[in-house]
Amino acid sequence: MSFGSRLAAAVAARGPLCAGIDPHPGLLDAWGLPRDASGLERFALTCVEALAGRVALVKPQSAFFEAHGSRGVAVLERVVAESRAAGALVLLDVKRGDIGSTMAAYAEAYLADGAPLAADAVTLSPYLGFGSLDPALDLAERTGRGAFVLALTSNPEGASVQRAAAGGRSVAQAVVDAAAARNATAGGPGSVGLVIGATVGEHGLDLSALNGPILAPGIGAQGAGPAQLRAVFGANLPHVLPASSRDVLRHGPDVAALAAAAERVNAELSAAV
Ligand SMILES: O=c1ccn([C@@H]2O[C@H](COP(=O)(O)O)[C@@H](O)[C@H]2O)c(=O)[nH]1
Repeated sequence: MSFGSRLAAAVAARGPLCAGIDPHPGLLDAWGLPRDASGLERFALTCVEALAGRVALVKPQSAFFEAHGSRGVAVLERVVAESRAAGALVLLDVKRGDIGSTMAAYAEAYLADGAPLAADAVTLSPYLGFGSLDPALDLAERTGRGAFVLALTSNPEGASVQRAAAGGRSVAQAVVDAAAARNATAGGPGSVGLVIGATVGEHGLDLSALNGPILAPGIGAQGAGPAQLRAVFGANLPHVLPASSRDVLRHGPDVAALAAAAERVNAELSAAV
């Protein structure tokens, strides 16, 4: 079954929230955990226990694991495996993008059957050219996995590149169009998604041909909520996966409180999309 179809079924069953697992040093402090690999492990596995049996999609942020070296990456491997075992799809937020031959190695790392860090989907950066992502998009298609490609990111700095004009359309629209072309032959929900921040305001993007999911980070800590989702995505709301990390995670370390926060946010966002 394709990632697009698996994702649609998961969202129908569990709601649209994509719960971020971002072990920020400040959150480790707030949870009373040491800023080391043992604190990271306690934090991340608590998140898995509270979230992975409840939400459709969890999104571990690789940077916070990599910061702890090989022990952090080992924790990330457990987070991926245990989240999947608990029924969540895993979107590994690695934002990879490189020349095609190196991209093939990244694809093997995250999208090949049996790879230690194989997730259901990854985030990719198209700023070496959308075509440079082909090795990852091809392997994802062959293995029933997916990708979310950065189009219009939630940070204010992204606009200077992503809203720039590129041959009669914006750079972001060119990314949208390339993703739509990839999904055109999917025969169901496409597996090539986009990242468009819930914070971006007026964007002018034509998303009508996308036939794929849209990850919308920026909920909570970056200031966006249901009103911004409605304003930014309009008719495309049914395809939107609002993503929130810190705003949910601040309710830990109590598993029940963390789970309740995720359920509350998920219910609010379900009503919005
Ligand atoms: O445009 C983007 C793409 C990715 N992110 C990532 O999402 C989370 C956001 O965390 P919050 O605590 O909910 O702000 C984080 O991992 C980012 O790297 C994004 O924010 N914007």
